[in-house]
Amino acid sequence: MALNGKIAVVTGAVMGIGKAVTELLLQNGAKVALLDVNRIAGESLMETLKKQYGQERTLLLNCNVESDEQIKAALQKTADTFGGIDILCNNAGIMNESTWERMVSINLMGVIRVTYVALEHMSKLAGGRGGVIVNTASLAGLGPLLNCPVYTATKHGVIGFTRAMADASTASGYGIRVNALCPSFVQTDLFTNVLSILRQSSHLAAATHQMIEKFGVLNVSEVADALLELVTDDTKNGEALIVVPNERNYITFPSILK
Ligand SMILES: NC(=O)c1ccc[n+]([C@@H]2O[C@H](COP(=O)([O-])OP(=O)(O)OC[C@H]3O[C@@H](n4cnc5c(N)ncnc54)[C@H](O)[C@@H]3O)[C@@H](O)[C@H]2O)c1
Ligand SMILES: CCCCC/C=C\C=C\[C@H](O)C/C=C\C/C=C\CCCC(=O)O
Repeated sequence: MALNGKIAVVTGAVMGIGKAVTELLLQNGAKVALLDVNRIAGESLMETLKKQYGQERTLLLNCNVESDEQIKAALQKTADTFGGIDILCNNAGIMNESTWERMVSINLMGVIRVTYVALEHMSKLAGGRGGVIVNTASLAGLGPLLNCPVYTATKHGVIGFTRAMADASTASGYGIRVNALCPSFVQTDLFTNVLSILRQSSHLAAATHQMIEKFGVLNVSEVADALLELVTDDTKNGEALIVVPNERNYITFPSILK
């Protein structure tokens, strides 16, 4: 898919990975609706983006992915302003095991909520043009992050949802590819905040630090580049792309029904 003139929605767009993805989509000619709950960081980012990419290519929408009402309003506003939706990046996520129900609601249910509303705009069965959805999962969607069991569960859930939606899209003719991105640790506020808590407490901290040493820490632009591959490569559907420093690999899942 060539990005020039395409219309993208990014959730959790104003910080970290979402911000890098937004900037890369804009650099490649797309228009972007930025959905986020952080109004202050959002407004400050918009000032910069409008100066750099013009007044008409970005839209900041206050949208909590826990609210169906806000999601519906945000996607309708995007479609009315730009003329449809071609790309959805489900990226909003948190890591906080002590408020784990909220984490499930944002990390997993948020992806499901936004996807179902987006289908009404994107699916060829609903009058849309088709397109592509990329869900930011994690390496913790493919293996255990030992002191974050609920975070691990949400990310495994995102990968399962991605694969089932990809197959459903092919079987039903939505015209939408659905893929998951699985980065290892990434240098963002989420990572720094969790690390500072970890340093003070958990007896599992040493094991986690070993994991961080083993995988290394990515910068956000490496992650955004990998996400762009999943958006632009029309052959990718139902894939989980692992991203670690200097390396990307598509997962081969076991096939049970053979
Ligand atoms: N940082 C990492 O090491 C890492 C690694 C793998 C995957 N991820 C995943 O990448 C995604 C982005 O993480 P990040 O590291 O950039 O985090 P971040 O905290 O830097 O940015 C997250 C953004 O999401 C927004 N957000 C949070 N809750 C929201 C909600 N309910 N509705 C809408 N927006 C909301 C925040 O305001 C923020 O702008 C998450 O899904 C995370 O799980 C992160
Ligand atoms: C307690 C967490 C430490 C700080 C991590 C902060 C954020 C990281 C978020 C990522 O989504 C998690 C990234 C990678 C998970 C790493 C390994 C899981 C798989 C291990 C395995 O298969 O052996």
